[in-house]
Formats: sequence, C-alpha cells, structure tokens
Amino acid sequence: MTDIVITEFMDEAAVATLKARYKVHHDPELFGKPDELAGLLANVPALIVRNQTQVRGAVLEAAGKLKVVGRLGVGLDNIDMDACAKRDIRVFPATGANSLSVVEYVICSAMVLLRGAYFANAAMLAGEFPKTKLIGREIAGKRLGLVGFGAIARDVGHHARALGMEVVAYDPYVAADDPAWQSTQALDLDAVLGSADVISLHLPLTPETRGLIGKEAFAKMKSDAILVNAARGGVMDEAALVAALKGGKLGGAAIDVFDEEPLRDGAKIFAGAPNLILTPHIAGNTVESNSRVSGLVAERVMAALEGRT
Ligand SMILES: O=C(O)[C@H](O)COP(=O)(O)O
Repeated sequence: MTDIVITEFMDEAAVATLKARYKVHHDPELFGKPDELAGLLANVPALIVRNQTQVRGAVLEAAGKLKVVGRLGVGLDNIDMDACAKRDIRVFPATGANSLSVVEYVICSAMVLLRGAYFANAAMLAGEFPKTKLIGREIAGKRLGLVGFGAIARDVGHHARALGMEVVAYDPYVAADDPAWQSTQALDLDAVLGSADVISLHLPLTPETRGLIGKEAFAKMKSDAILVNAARGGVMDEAALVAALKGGKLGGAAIDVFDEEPLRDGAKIFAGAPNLILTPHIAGNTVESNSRVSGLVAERVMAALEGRT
C-alpha cells in the first residue's frame, strides 16, 4: 500500500530518502491528471506537491486517510487550507528554502533590464555594432521598492543594499515597530510605486491583492521603472502591463508568474511588448533550492508521519 504520493518534480536524493522508509508513488506529471490522482489517494496518509497540483475539491474528497501535505515551495494558494484544517490534514511548506533563488532571480532580472545590453545578438550577428544604443543604467544608487515585505522581500532588500541600492517597502501587515523597518523605509503603496526605479512584488494571492497592480498602479510608476513579478500572477493585471510597456510608460518587466499557468492562449497578450522577460514560474527553482526544498519537506513529512512533530 502506498504511503506517500508525489505529484511533481522533487530532488532525487530526497525521494530516495523517502523510499528507503516508505512506499512512494512519484509521478512528476501527476499534477495534470487529477482523476488519476484522486484514484491513487484513497488510503494514502501523505501527499507531496509543488504549485501545479490543486489540493482541493474532488482530490481532497477522495483522500479520506490523508494526514499530511508537504508543499515543495511557500505559496499555498493551490491548497484549500480551510478544507485541510477541517479534515485535520497538516500542511508543511518549505518556508525559507527557496528564498535565495528568488532573490537572485529578482536582482539578476533588474540588472539585465536596467543595463539593457543583452538583447543585441540579432544586430551583432547581422554585422551591426550598436555601441551607442546600448548604454544602460547601473543598479547601484537606484531605489528598490518592495511591495510586500515578508521574508523573501527582506532577503531581496538585504542583497540589494549590498549592491548599493536604497530599499523602501510597502506592507500594511508588518507592524510599525517591527525591527525589519530599521534598514528599510516604510512607505505607502503610491509612494513606493511612484518613487522606485525597480519595483518587486512579494505578495500572496488573496482576494485583497488580486489585481492590485493594475492600470492605475502602472500610471503611478516612473516611465523608466523596472517591474519584477515573481510572486503570483493574479496580483498584476497582464493587459495593463502590456499597455504600459507598449506605451513607453514602463522601462521593462520580468514576469515569472501568470494569471493562468501554463500560458497557452494567454501568451498572445504579451506579443510585441518591448523590454519584457517571460519565464515559466521558475524564480524559486534552482538545483540548489530544489535540494534544500525537497530535503526539508521530506524531513517534515516523515516527522509528521512518525509523530515526531
Ligand atoms: O510558492 C513558491 O514557493 C514558488 O511559487 C515556487 O513554487 P514551486 O517550487 O512549487 O514552483
């Protein structure tokens, strides 16, 4: 009988650790087969997912013996947390374990877009030498505006300061006397949007944050600002982003997360938008973070199954 079902990719060493002690069913594509998943879960006490598996509705209904969900990441919007609580199912995210990968994605994207020097291969291969067209900007001395000031945002701020950036943030849920504000100026949302050279979103997707960065928010940004969204797609209005880029109202954007993933037909909306980097929700995924995330979740799931936590 299966003890643990894993529905998405997971570091092989961590899977081997689980297999040494438990009967494991690991299918990295199972997230796309909800009926098969529901059929597998009837007597299974532990489920391990990333963010593509929807842990709700029929899947939870079918999982009558489920006690533990391991989440190979930090966002919990793919898991019905209320339904899990009602069923006494404990959910263990990999808090902190992918932060550094997200930090590097944000900083790297901001540097690439500020510098503006890395999209010239076609011209170079055609024999051009566009030296005067590729004079970009330094990151040092620029203002980073963090929208959301949780653990990952703070880590981004820490690294940004090391590069000489000034860091400001908006987060109404962080108390005014929180020590985190000692190194970062708290501003209201409009002030962050209106004054930052690089804006990075670090918000969970909730009814309150859905669509927060829309047409009005883009209108407040500096026309040469860079936007990075490695948080959740629904937080930002994709059509408004494209309009801002096409209208010269925004300097560039790196977008890792989308309203609908994968993009499919939704990809069309981004066609022709300049200075835009699109990536498939991988800001938190590196070889190193996969190892840390998988090791942490494997340990937490085993501890829960063995009554050690
Ligand atoms: O919530 C997260 O931690 C990130 O979105 C990454 O999630 P993933 O590793 O499941 O893609």
